[in-house]
Amino acid sequence: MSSGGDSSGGGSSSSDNKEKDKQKEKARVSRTSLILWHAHQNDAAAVRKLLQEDPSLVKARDYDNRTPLHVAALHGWLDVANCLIEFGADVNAQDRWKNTPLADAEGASRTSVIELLKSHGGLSFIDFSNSTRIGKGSFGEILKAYWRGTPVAVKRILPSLSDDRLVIQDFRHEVNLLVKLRHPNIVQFLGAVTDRTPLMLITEYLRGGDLHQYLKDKGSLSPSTAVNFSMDIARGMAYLHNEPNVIIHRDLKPRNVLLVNSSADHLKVGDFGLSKIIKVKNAHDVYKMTGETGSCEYDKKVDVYSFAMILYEMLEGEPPFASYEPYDAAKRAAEGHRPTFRAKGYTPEMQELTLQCWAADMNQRPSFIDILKRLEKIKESLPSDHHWHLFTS
Ligand SMILES: Nc1ncnc2c1ncn2[C@@H]1O[C@H](COP(=O)(O)OP(=O)(O)OP(=O)(O)O)[C@@H](O)[C@H]1O
Repeated sequence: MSSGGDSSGGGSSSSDNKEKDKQKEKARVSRTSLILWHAHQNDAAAVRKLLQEDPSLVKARDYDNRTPLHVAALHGWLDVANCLIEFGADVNAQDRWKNTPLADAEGASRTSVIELLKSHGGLSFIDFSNSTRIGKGSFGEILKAYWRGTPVAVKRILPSLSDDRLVIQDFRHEVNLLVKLRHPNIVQFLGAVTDRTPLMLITEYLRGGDLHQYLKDKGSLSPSTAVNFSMDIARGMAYLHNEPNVIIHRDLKPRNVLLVNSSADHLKVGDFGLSKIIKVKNAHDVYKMTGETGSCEYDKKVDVYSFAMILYEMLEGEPPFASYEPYDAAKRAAEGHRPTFRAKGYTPEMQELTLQCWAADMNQRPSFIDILKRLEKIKESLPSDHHWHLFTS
């Protein structure tokens, strides 16, 4: 509301307005330090009064990016912490050193505040103090952090993808499903921060890097390694596609297949279950240019197509349509073109399997259970890696 109560009598000019803005800003800055001060002094009544006047103060930050809740947590001021939470304080806000209020409370052994923060979804167990950024995807960034000494991967979802209340609701629902999944060939989901943005997903951390990087370093794989890798991927996918809670990946690609360790004898599928809750970007991607989706059965076949593209890349040592720009490559795939087999190691049985998995007619694409059976047969017929080298040299 503007002019009503102004008694200056001289009318409003732009310099008056500027002056008013300045005053307002000054008042806001002083209220910011005031709430931090009252939190520090354990004056819950004063904190409440300030928040009633201006609820946005709950987000106040000092020069170290600490919130009033950090201050209350560190000192163990239960009433102040309660009041701040009541006004919507972010229980997982991070200060300049990436500490959360709960991390502060734990560091200072403030038992009752620890309980309070935990009951509101507070996380301290993620120790961000030694965190490093390990990657950036279209959903956000990936950090390596620690959970009780064990390294974990934390995916921070871009706020622009999760600013909608419905998205967050779906996200929570989906996370509850993902946490229950357990299989040796899927990246283990550990938990999530779903009550504040940025939303975060926490999974086990895999030391071996991703398949994209691995193929970049190694080039084409021997048929027996490619078959072993394919079997790991197919096992993980068969588990995800299993009834009754079918999870369609929709973004299966070498970057989302992770190596457990550097000896490359165990792969896990990661990043599943997200496409349902977050818009999948990068539609210009040969791994997912499969056309229409619809029923669950059809959606499963979308993942089978992506699997074929990965199988091809493992044996050929380069992605399908590598000589095209990504957009044109994806366009060619969408138009029905398929890459040609060139590699010596691409046995006729593997070619046949690939052709079926990327068949334009989705009904011809096998399920992952069938793919596994086929791979087992192919594996039996292949010479071991050692012999293969003897053959080819
Ligand atoms: N659990 C994990 N353990 C170790 N490294 C990981 C883990 N998850 C992801 N990474 C690394 O971080 C990189 C980025 O991952 P992220 O899933 O954010 O992006 P992406 O898969 O490249 O892209 P998109 O988000 O479009 O799928 C991965 O390629 C991988 O190297």
